[in-house]
Amino acid sequence: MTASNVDIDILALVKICTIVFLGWYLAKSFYVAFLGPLSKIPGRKRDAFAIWLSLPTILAGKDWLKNRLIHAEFGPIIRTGPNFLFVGDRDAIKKIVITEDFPKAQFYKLFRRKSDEETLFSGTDKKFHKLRRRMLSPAFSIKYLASLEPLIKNCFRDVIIIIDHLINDLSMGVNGRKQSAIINIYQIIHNCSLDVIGETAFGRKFDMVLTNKHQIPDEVRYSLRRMVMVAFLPFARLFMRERKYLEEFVTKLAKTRRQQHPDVVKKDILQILLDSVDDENTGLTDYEILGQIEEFMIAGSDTTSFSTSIAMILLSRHQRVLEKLFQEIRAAIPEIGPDNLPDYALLKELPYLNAVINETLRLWPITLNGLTIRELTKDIMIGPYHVPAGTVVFPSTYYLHTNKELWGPDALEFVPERWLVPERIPKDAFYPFSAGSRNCIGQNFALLEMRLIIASLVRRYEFTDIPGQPFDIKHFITPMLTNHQYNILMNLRNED
Ligand code: HEM
Repeated sequence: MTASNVDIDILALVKICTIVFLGWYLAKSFYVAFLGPLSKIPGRKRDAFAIWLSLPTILAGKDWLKNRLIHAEFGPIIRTGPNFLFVGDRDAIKKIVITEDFPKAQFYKLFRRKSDEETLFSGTDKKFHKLRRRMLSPAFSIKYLASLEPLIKNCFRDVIIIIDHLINDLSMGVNGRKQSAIINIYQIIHNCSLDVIGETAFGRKFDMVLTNKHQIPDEVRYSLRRMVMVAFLPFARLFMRERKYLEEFVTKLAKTRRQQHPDVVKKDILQILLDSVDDENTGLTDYEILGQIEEFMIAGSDTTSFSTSIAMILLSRHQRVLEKLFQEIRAAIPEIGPDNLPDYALLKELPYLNAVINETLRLWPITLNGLTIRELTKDIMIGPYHVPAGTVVFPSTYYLHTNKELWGPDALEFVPERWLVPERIPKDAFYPFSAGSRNCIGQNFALLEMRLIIASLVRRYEFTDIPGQPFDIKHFITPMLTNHQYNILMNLRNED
């Protein structure tokens, strides 16, 4: 046999293998989409055929909008991939998330520094999760939050200082009043949330509000991008090298803290992590602490800042609600200033403030594209459909939160008043912080921060919306405004 004959045979073999593989792949995809156990569930057939056909919308951060349209066309239970369902049915969500409490999907492994290094958020093993949750819960207890309050206020003080400065910098307007300043409310609140996590979990404020730059948030963002890239494309580790900055930073920080006298240590989340031990009296390693605080920064900053800035945007667009909220806050807080910020104990009792926050979280939950993605470990019925074990289910918060049959004809409108009438709130239809064993551990922390920021801003400033600017949302892990910007006209309130 000559060399060229061998070449031709290898080429022919490659061609045959490719055709066989493609044939097998197409036949399998066809079977899964049109004949498999999920084939009766409505949705777009192309999504059921192959998930990669949705990649352009996923990579553009617009999958949430696509799923919203599919829900509108096909109802509460839809198929969004060969093995994926979005479920907006109230009873089904309760069953999946609370009653059966199915484990998180393997997809969460993407959020680990090392694929076998589970963390609270990314843990898929129930036993591990229970243990880690028990270890970390004290850091988020209501009692401990009281010691975090001054740290959070310390960060928010910078927001007031900088907004006052921007307003005061403007020349005096007519009637001796300052002119309104144009404030990018989205960015300033986002930076404040990063400072809060810096102050409470990394042991120091990042000064993002004042300087708009710090290496730690940049490094955490890089680390998250790297985790996701390497999980999808293992060869990405060749060009996205693991950086040592965060690891060295946390090791040094932990060492310093461990050497400090107990009387002088700061009472923050980092300290609870350093002190926490499991049932066998074993503490977390420095690397585990790094994984956890990095996770708190990812889970705790974009979420809180998105929710808070959306609340401020909605208020600026609904002046009637803003005025009503102002009246409630003014009655409770006679004065406010950078060194005179309201206390959490007082804010949590303000019904209209809480109604505004709930209404924001109802209309714009951070889980616009599903919450706590679960993997079924046994066959169950979802609505009228039999769904086999192994199916990945996205509970569809947005659908549930805006279902007119549950919330009434104004379900899509911003009406905080509904929260003042308990009978208007449907049961088991509001999960902004998820539910069951995997609910948000930082819920009270987030509410503390949201109440403080919203109440203080509303008490001190007037807000006016600037119509016509983009309000475009992208959703990857959490939602965000596409250009990281939303401007509001702000002025100091005239106390006359
Ligand atoms: C308004 C602000 C917030 C909202 C709406 C929110 C919402 C949520 C939701 C829906 C989940 C479940 C997500 C999933 O499993 O896929 C979650 C989990 C989690 N959140 Fe939050 N969150 C907020 C703020 C925070 C803050 C401030 C922190 C920490 C400082 C935090 C830490 C966590 C952690 C660690 C988990 C995983 C808990 C577990 O699996 O046991 N969150 N959050």
